[in-house]
Amino acid sequence: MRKALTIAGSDSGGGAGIQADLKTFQELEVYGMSAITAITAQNTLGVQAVYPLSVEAVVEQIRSIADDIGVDALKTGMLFNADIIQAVSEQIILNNWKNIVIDPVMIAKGGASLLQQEAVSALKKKLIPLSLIITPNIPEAEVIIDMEIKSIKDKEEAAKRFIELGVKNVVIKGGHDTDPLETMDLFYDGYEFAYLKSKRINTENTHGTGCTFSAAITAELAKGKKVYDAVVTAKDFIQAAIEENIPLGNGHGPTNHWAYKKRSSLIK
Ligand SMILES: Nc1ncnc2c1ncn2[C@@H]1O[C@H](COP(=O)(O)OP(=O)(O)O)[C@@H](O)[C@H]1O
Ligand SMILES: Cc1ncc(COP(=O)(O)O)c(N)n1
Repeated sequence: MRKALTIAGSDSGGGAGIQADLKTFQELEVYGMSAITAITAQNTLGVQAVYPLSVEAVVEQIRSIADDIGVDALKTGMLFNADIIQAVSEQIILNNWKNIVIDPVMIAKGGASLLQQEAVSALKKKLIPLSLIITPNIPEAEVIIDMEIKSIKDKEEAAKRFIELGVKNVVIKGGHDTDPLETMDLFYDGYEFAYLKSKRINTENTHGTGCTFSAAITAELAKGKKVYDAVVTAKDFIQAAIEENIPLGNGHGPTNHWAYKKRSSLIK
């Protein structure tokens, strides 16, 4: 059994964070484990409260998993502060883990901050150089790389600058693109660009899309897929999950984690 770990925040509403990650791992048939960094009181309307855990609590969860079960791939989501980023980076080095996916979560769709501003520098210096792939959305890429992204050329330039920070691959996601008909995720491995395009789905129910996408990449890496192939599967997974999104609550509802597997079983 292949094993995937998520180091992220808990979303009580179940659409993003740890909950989205574990649902995605399950659907892609890897064994899911978690180390929680913060508990959020959250629903489809937004984040009502954030309770970060101590560095010790985060490290102990990771240690328990490392000492007994092991990890084939891991992702990080909401890390909240520089101390947690530092501790997670140390655990990655200590355990010699290589399949590291960074979703640099900063701001929830409702506007709540999920990463303290001063932690961006720790992310750049400590964690990004250890990772196999990073999956920023456009606003996150703009903050980390410190440039405006308005065009495909800008996305390509930002992707190059990510590689200069020491990460091996990058996907700059297209959910925040202005094109009303299409989303384009730009993949770059330091050598070649790949443009992953899909039909833009006209919906408000996109809570947890970034979490789900990066969790799907992590699951596929845990199963031994190559990075680019893992990203292609993740793009199909998130497209299906948004197309069959679940209109729950009164705000941004969640995506549908069953959709991808349901479709594959129909195709067989
Ligand atoms: N309306 C949409 N239609 C189709 N795909 C989307 C839509 N919104 C986001 N996606 C896809 O979902 C994934 C997450 O993207 P994005 O929304 O940019 O991330 P985040 O949740 O981190 O802001 C990407 O693969 C993106 O292309
Ligand atoms: C605990 C937690 N982690 C991450 C997100 C970001 O969600 P999204 O994937 O929609 O950007 C969130 N809203 N809550």
